[in-house]
Amino acid sequence: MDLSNSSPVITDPVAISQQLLGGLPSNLMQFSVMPGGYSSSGMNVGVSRLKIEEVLVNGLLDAMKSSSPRRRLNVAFGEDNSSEEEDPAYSAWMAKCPSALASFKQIVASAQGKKIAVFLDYDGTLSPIVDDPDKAVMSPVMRAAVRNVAKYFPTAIVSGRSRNKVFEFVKLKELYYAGSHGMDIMAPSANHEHSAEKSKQANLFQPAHDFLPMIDEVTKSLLQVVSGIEGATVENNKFCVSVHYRNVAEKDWKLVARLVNEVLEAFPRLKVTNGRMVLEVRPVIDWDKGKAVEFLLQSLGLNDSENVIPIYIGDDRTDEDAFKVLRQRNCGYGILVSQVPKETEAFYSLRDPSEVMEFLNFLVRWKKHSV
Ligand SMILES: O=P(O)(O)OC[C@H]1O[C@H](O[C@H]2O[C@H](CO)[C@@H](O)[C@H](O)[C@H]2O)[C@H](O)[C@@H](O)[C@@H]1O
Repeated sequence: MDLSNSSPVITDPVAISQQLLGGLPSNLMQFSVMPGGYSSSGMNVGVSRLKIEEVLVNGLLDAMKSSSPRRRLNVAFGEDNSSEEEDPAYSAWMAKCPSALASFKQIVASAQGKKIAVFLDYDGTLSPIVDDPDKAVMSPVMRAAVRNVAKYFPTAIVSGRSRNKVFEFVKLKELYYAGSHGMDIMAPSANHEHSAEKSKQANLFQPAHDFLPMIDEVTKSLLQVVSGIEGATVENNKFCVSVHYRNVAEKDWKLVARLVNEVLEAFPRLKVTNGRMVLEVRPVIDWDKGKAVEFLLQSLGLNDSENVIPIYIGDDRTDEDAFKVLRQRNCGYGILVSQVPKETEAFYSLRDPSEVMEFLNFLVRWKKHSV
């Protein structure tokens, strides 16, 4: 990994997180953030919970769109690649959010003489969406692409999965990992390239550490309530929990939402958001993938927006927090992975993981030829 001009060791995570979280006392910041029913932005937890059915409906809409006929699937990932005429809505969207492959020249022209940092979501970005979350493996060619990228650019995986789980899939020690939607950040060991303790990694920042017992408790309750619903599964992601309804009959989707809602009545410090056919239960703290990206950039000495181009690639609503951060900083590019038009804060788009891989390979080739 190219870490010249930046330190691979995050030296003062507490100070950085304190700044990102708005100057709370450092003793509060070290491991717990905003205990209580309110986020630091003052959002009332109850309000977001009441919206759970609306949230589910939005999730359903996503699901319906993703399975619509205009979807272009990919041969490299074992799917049909029959070329279809683009529909006008998709073309209009592509004009607003152009392909990062077609725009590659512009992207690298703006990065000339600057340092690129790469942030990658996992599910739907590095691995295709599959029915069984335990089988969302990364292909060897994708792993090779990510490994190559990390040789030239500081590279981080930012996932909703637990850090351990996503590491099991990615299996690359030279990367930074932000699991549980950025609530569990870890860097490679300071001396990972030379040390005998090559595999040792250092814990960096866990802003929701105090929520661990609560997450275990809510996982048990969720497992219990959905046990009667065929196809519903619960995945403990350490600092957050996923309730999957991808394999649940459509008639039962609202029941899943209602049961999750009922369980959360007893947990006012937890909130729910929706992803791709999944309800995600997590602590009410002012921390998300966007904050994790800011934290990593600052920690790695890559906070100079004049000279650093962060590129964040992701497919999910939770990735929008990171896209937004890059847009607000007016630095770098969010790239949304989607086969359908979506409202997004991203600047560019890629259709699927195979295009993500192509983009990563382009970056490596460009870097090799430009040094
Ligand atoms: O931030 P991410 O890395 O994208 O993680 C978000 C969720 O991804 C996983 O669920 C999604 O992918 C599964 C496998 O393809 C799919 O079965 C599921 O329907 C998707 O929602 C993961 O299992 C969740 O825990 C993450 O929250």
